Amino acid sequence: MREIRVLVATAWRVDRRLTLAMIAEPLGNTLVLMSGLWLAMLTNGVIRHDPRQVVIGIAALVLGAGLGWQLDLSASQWRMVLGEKVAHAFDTEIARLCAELPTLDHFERSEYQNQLELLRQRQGLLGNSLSALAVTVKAICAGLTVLILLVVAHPAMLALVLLALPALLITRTQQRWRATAEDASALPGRTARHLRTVAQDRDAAVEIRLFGLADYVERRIDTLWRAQRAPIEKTERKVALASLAQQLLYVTGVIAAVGFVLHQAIRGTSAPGDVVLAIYLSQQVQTAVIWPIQAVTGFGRTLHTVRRYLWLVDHARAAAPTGHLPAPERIVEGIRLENVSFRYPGTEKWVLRNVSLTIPAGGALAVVGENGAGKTTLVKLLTRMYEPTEGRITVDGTELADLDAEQWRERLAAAFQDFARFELTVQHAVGLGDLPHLDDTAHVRAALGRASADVLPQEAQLGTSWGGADLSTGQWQRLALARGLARTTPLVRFFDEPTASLDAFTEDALFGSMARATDGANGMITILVTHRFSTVRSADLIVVLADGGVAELGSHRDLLARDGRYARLYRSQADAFAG
Ligand SMILES: Nc1ncnc2c1ncn2[C@@H]1O[C@H](COP(=O)(O)OP(=O)(O)OP(=O)(O)O)[C@@H](O)[C@H]1O
Repeated sequence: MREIRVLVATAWRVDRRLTLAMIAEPLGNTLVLMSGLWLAMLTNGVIRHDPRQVVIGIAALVLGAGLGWQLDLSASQWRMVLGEKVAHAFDTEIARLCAELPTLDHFERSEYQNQLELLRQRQGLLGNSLSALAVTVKAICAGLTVLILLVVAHPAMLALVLLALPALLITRTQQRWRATAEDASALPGRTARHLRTVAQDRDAAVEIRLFGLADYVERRIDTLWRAQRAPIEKTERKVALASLAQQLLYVTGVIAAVGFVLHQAIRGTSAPGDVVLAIYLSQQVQTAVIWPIQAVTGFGRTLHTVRRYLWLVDHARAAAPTGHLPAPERIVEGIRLENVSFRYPGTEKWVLRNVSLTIPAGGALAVVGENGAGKTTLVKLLTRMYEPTEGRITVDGTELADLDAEQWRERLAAAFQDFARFELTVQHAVGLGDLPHLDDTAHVRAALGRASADVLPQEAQLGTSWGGADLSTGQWQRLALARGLARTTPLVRFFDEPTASLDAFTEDALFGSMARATDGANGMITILVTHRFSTVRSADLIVVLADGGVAELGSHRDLLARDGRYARLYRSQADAFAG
């Protein structure tokens, strides 16, 4: 079974000695359970005046129970230590898998988000799943030992095993109820979490106050929380009732079995020791018959979580880009989009439809269009956050999908409107854009200079929560831009409205120089997405996207001469500035 293999292999990888030591726990427990046998021997020895039986009984009782108890106790502590180590290993692996998923599909699709949410909620359980495996083995050994002892006490007592059948059915049903409730609570749970994050989010704080959303958000979270709890609570009530029925059944069975052996002893067909053993076992059968079933089903529940983890592993594997050709060191001809169409995963709407265009090596392309025209989507396709649904993108004739995605991204530089705020030192927040130069102060200084972002000393800590400086949105954005400019010789540089928080003149000054700053050595292409036509003007080629397609394509001069959509937009902005 793949789930068990993964658990044991992870434990083995994390700590071999502790993994081996897990055997001590069922062994110790079995020795403790055997006490009933020695108790029966001792009772028979006393009644029959047999000193040998008495001595063996006492010695076995003291040694077996003492040693077994100690083994059981120590091993259960080792198991917990191992469980923590395994939990840490799984948590690290989940974080790694999520961070390394090559595309962004999992952020878009509701079913993936629900799976990830359940996985996050159950991460602790994943860590305990090894413990659950050890407990299951221990419970099964205990069950077998008690079965053997039942036969020794009186074979008829084996009838108690029949109690396992309804218990099995009941626990299985309970497990199914719980899984259904869990699935039903995933979506409201995730939505509530999202709203909680938004409620505490610094960026949302102003709008929440301005629009008077605090009460609404609180009520909504409360409603969602109830919606998340409702199926769970309803299920837990059903589970409790079923457990009660199962207990009643069990107690009735035990009373009948012990009564039967007592009756046999009164009639003289059983030894007195057997009655002692039967009474001892009556306390153990509860555990020995029901415990393994509960342990197996409980373990089944943790396997459910392991299965979600394996889903993530498989998803990461399936999502792994297929291309393995080395990414080029330079672009000689250019990048071509041939009839590229794209729909976001799980949606029906075509965001891009039959887009064809060529971006020549060394050129600067400006992408313009109204909100939602597909400009950012185009950038996402070129950075391989998504693959085209139809059509293809080629770099010097080689299909982008055939290139090694990681290598391709290593040759890109990018700055986005939705930038990350890395609360590190300025040096590192910018150096992350060119990891090999993370600590290279001269390199980062140059990047800061290119983005006109030298607002703070490089060693300054960012973020007030770390006792560091607080920056304005525009200053954060300049740092993000500097990060985007940290790689000095990428093949493609993307600027997707990275200066939305800067004024038009600053943007113009920055990009006017940048778009022209291609030295041609590696055929570097610059792709600029912006709504500001004063900046667009400096690009070699301008593409106007509309309704998912290319509405116009050409240089600033060509497009003005054509007097179409671009010319209208350009003039309206120019008039606005002039006015
Ligand atoms: N993750 C997503 N899942 C589904 N649809 C999306 C997703 N991201 C964007 N879209 C849709 O794709 C279309 C194009 O979005 P895109 O962000 O590319 O537009 P844009 O031209 O960059 O817009 P803007 O100028 O507002 O930044 C929009 O209709 C948007 O709703």
